[in-house]
Amino acid sequence: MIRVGVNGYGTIGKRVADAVAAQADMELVGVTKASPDYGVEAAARRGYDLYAAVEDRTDEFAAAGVDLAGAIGDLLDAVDVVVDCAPSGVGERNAPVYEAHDTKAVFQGGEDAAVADASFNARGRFEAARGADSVRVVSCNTTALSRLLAPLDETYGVEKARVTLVRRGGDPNETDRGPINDIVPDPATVPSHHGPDVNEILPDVTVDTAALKAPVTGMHTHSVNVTLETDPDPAAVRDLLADESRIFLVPEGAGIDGAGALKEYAADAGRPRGDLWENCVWEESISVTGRDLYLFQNVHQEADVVPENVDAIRAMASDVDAAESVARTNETLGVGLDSRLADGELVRTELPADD
Ligand SMILES: NC(=O)C1=CN([C@@H]2O[C@H](COP(=O)(O)OP(=O)(O)OC[C@H]3O[C@@H](n4cnc5c(N)ncnc54)[C@H](O)[C@@H]3O)[C@@H](O)[C@H]2O)C=CC1
Ligand SMILES: O=C(OP(=O)(O)O)[C@H](O)COP(=O)(O)O
Repeated sequence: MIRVGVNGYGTIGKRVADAVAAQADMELVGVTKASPDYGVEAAARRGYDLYAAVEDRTDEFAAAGVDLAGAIGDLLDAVDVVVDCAPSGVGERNAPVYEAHDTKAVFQGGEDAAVADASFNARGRFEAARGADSVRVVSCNTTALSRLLAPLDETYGVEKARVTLVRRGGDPNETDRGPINDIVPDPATVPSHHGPDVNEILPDVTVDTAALKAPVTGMHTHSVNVTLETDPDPAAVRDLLADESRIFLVPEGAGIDGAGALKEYAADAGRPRGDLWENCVWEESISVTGRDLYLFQNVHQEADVVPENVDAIRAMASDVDAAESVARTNETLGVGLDSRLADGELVRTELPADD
């Protein structure tokens, strides 16, 4: 049993906590909060022990009437692995604390690659994390690009990938983020951090990335062009991507025309928080001109890194191999949307006839 703590119960942390709690080979020992806001209630409702993320802030929790199991040091002493889900840059400041407690740590993609021994994606780089003291799960966009480019490179060889990323301005609960009335190059220089970050996972793939921010909160959208080393057949590319367990081909003809419909589809499918853990590749966008492949994919920024965090924990703290870990994570979370609609096999439920 791998004992796990989550430091930072925010957008990513609360999802990672639920995913860890669902694993038969992991025990969620507890989660931390930096302050006693509404997230405390969500943790309590799920029965998670709560710890103060900052040692000298326990009085704030007492004043708010919130019971704590301890502070971050107590949690670190009780776990094998801590998953740092603190805001970007704070993870780097937390790193020496984890080292002092001799606790393995998983960091998130808001940190620089140098924060950890290895960058992680289950599809492209599972074994690099084997037994490591620290790993960094790459950012949501980088995770999605790695999942897409790994099978393309293995099957056809990637001569060069060019990706334009239209990033969401902020998460739905981030009222202070923007832009609210513009589409802004972010950064205005090329490459954005995503290309070099993909190379932390797939060092031999040539990829240029350019990024913008748009006034939306639901998902990121990628416009992808990959020049392959051998001629691809669009149907074969479709089958290749359909076989990837963490890629969902958005069925042509389903009427799912954007992030709003995708999120509703996920919610209708019973996904917790309407989460989409998979890359969402628009099936009809898969096009080929010579050796150039084009497609669009959407990425649910709050969700796609969650299964990767679970696999990163296994890579660091067990001898389970990549295929087995991915299978266990997918099975327990329910990763892999059913696209029977695409094959015309949707089972219709008979509605009772009106009297
Ligand atoms: N939100 C997103 O779309 C994605 C975020 N990430 C990365 O995940 C990390 C976390 O991001 P979010 O969950 O969005 O942030 P968030 O702001 O939603 O949550 C961060 C949590 O950490 C807490 N915290 C503050 N100071 C802390 C400290 N010193 N120690 C521990 N916890 C502390 C905050 O109170 C908050 O609950 C960042 O590195 C980010 O770049 C990665 C993929 C997607
Ligand atoms: O990891 C993310 O995006 P990124 O891959 O563009 O860095 C998350 O969506 C967080 O990005 P943010 O730094 O805009 O909050």
